[in-house]
Amino acid sequence: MNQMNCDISAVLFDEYQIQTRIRELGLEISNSYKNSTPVMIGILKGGFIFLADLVRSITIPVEVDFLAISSYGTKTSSSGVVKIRKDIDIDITGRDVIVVEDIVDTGLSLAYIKDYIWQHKPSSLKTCVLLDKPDAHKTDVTFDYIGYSIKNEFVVGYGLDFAEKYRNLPFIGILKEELYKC
Ligand SMILES: O=P(O)(O)OC[C@H]1O[C@H](OP(=O)(O)OP(=O)(O)O)[C@H](O)[C@@H]1O
Ligand code: HPA
Ligand SMILES: [Mg+2]
Repeated sequence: MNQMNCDISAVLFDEYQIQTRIRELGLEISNSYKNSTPVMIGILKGGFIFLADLVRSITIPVEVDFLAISSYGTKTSSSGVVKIRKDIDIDITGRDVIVVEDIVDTGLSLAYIKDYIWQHKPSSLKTCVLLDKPDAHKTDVTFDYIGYSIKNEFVVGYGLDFAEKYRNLPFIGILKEELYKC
């Protein structure tokens, strides 16, 4: 047991489960964009590992870009104020765009991102999220491809952090409550 593993109360999805689901999503996306080269926009920081694995499971040509936003800071609840920390570089006007996010919790981040991307006038916009917490939504945001629906628990690993830590865990686990509740 390493130090980070001791902070996890349960493993939700192990490496094998994550990769299996990503292969299915990759196949679905490859079949849906046969005559297009979509721009896949990973949302930093949390989406960096998911995007890296997802693009390697896609068999059509894609372009990759990143948008960095932040709303959680060092807390386990959204501040509700989304800030753009790094903009996209590719001109996405008239392009098919797929936004790739690690998690939809309140939905406030993804709602903001979708609005922001539409302002750049892409010809289409779809969203692919690895995890969704339907019971935590505070807005009726919709998305197109989803890895797993989960309960309203704070999860870490596979890109997801608490106060910037645990992103490098290869699995997705529930963080022990005593580590962030007082
Ligand atoms: O649905 P929401 O309640 O808005 O939460 C989801 C967002 O929060 C996290 O990002 P965060 O702001 O923590 O930045 P990070 O990706 O750099 O960790 C996560 O990566 C999503 O982008
Ligand atoms: O459950 C979560 N874990 C890590 N980051 C998050 N950002 C929103 N929800 C979460
Ligand atoms: Mg975070």
